[in-house]
Amino acid sequence: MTVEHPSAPSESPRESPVASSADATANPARPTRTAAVIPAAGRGVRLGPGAPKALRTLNGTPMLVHAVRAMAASRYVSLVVVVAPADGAGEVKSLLDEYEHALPERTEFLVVPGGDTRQESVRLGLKALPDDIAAVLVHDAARPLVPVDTVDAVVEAVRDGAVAVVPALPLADTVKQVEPRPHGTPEPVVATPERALLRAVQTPQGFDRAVLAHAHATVPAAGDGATDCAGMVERLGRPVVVVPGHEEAFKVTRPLDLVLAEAVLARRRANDGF
Ligand SMILES: Nc1ccn([C@@H]2O[C@H](COP(=O)(O)OP(=O)(O)OP(=O)(O)O)[C@@H](O)[C@H]2O)c(=O)n1
Ligand SMILES: C[C@](O)(CO)[C@H](O)COP(=O)(O)O
Repeated sequence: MTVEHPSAPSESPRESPVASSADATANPARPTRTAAVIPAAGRGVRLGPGAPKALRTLNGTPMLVHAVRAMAASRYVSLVVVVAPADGAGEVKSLLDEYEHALPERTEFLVVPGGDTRQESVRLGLKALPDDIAAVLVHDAARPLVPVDTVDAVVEAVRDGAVAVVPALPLADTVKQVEPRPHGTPEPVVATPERALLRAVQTPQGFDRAVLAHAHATVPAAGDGATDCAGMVERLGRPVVVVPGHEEAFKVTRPLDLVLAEAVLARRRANDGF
């Protein structure tokens, strides 16, 4: 069952993400739970005309439902906050109620309206978190197929003391830094960064809640804009670590990605009846 606004935290059967039972005994007021914030308020311009991207279907199920299920599948996650298009929170809430049967029973869900940018949407999602949340995952609705092992690996790195964790993969392509020119005009190459030192970053990104909240309170929403939450934490001078990502955690951005996502689901169905 979803609610549109934060409620008093319910007792969670999920595993405590940060504090040990000894800590909890010493200080029962200490936050312990892990929440996932899913920014899902984007339009999906690069995907082309149609419904907002998070509501487009993969194998008949909205991408957002796949993403929510991926977060709720983690034994560490006891609350999922979905950040819906500003004018679509009611529709998203109804959608999650409709797919309740497909989501783990014991996960709590909230739906809040989003903003004009991903950064603003994440900030609004963070604002909705109850006090007992110690660790936060931020996960793109546009990465609906991330495997649960990747989600768990991110949470575990946060449990082990990292304040910011990103899943990432080495690059297959060589990358060039260019001097940008209008589309269609050849762009001069400025440098070729050493590929072995580069990683392509995915989500969910995991954070100590206080550190992420500080980043969102400090880094300006406009201007040179961070393209991910970890980049905002880096700007605070706090360390960010990388854990292995997964090729199925790719972002659905352009039409070809929909084809790939459907193919991944077909392979999962063939392999294990997912
Ligand atoms: N104002 C926004 C913009 C983006 N997002 C979310 O941030 C994630 C990553 O963004 P992206 O893939 O760029 O999605 P869109 O902004 O929808 O894509 P596009 O840039 O093609 O319009 C997506 O889950 C998207 O819904 C959001 O919550 N609020
Ligand atoms: C957060 C992210 O998915 C990490 O790769 C990415 O930066 C989002 O970028 P977008 O342009 O908002 O899709």
